[in-house]
Amino acid sequence: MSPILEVQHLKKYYATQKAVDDISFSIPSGSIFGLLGPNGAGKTTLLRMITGIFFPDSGQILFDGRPFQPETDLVHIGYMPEERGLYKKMKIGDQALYLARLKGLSKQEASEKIRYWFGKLDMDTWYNKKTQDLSKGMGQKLQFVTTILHRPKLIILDEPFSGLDPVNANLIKDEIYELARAGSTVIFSTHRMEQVEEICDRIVLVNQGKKILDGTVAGVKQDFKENLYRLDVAGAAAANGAHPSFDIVQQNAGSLVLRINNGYSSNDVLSYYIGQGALVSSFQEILPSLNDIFIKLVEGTPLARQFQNVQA
Ligand SMILES: Nc1ncnc2c1ncn2[C@@H]1O[C@H](COP(=O)(O)OP(=O)(O)OP(=O)(O)O)[C@@H](O)[C@H]1O
Repeated sequence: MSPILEVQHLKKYYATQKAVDDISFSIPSGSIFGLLGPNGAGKTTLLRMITGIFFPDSGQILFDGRPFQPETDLVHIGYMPEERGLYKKMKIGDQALYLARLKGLSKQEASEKIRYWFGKLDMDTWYNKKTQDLSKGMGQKLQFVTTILHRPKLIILDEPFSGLDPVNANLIKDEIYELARAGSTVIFSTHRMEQVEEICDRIVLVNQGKKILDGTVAGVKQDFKENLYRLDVAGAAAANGAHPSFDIVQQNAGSLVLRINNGYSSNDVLSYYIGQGALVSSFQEILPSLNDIFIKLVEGTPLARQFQNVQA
């Protein structure tokens, strides 16, 4: 699929701080793309360049195959920043209408879309409320609707689930899938690895202004896998398993974690246990989580500890 966005050798320095230091990646149209990294990694700076708020010091951004031109391209981009940008005293209906008109919709189109989305996301009673009367999560939903209302080609969501309860988080998650199915591309920026793992097809991981990982979620997990499998078995032989094809890494009653040795396959393990008369009830590969992978990449540094805390 052709890329909707290509970032080529992008650099942005603040005085001596290399916030974004020669980062390149490409985002295929229709994908849900995770921009990951710990606090201070450079994600917001990258997004601000992609949304025309900052000019890069060097490098190039291509949008839909052509050099990015904020004046004409921004209408095709919806950006939901982490910090909220709503007018506190304005009525919510008026605010949604105003923001939709800024994105180029006619008054009638805007009203229809607002009615559609407010209905879809249980916001029907909100029209005459003021933003200052909304909770954090309600403000988040409103900001989401005003970001996607004009069906932008590229939707950029910075920490979209912060402050949302599980029901509303699911509602928004379903809409993200739906928007991608309908052809929009979604960039999802966060430091929450487990959310990205669930939602995104592709990821880029940045750390201290540098790209340290780039690929599909499935591909990255394959690249970092350690040939670990979980085997649930019944039968006395199971507890005493020993064979050149594997090592037992962990063992609980009826459940083993095995590492398969190079040159052997999962069939060798299964054949061994079946040959021993054990009853295998389940056999499954254990792939590393993105959190595990990140910790491995920056092992021993303060950042690794930061991510261990996130996971805990
Ligand atoms: N206006 C600024 N002036 C100087 N340094 C800045 C400025 N904005 C960001 N930085 C620095 O640039 C680096 C990248 O910051 P950035 O906000 O892009 O990170 P981030 O990945 O978005 O972090 P977070 O997840 O905490 O939002 C950090 O070291 C930060 O301190």
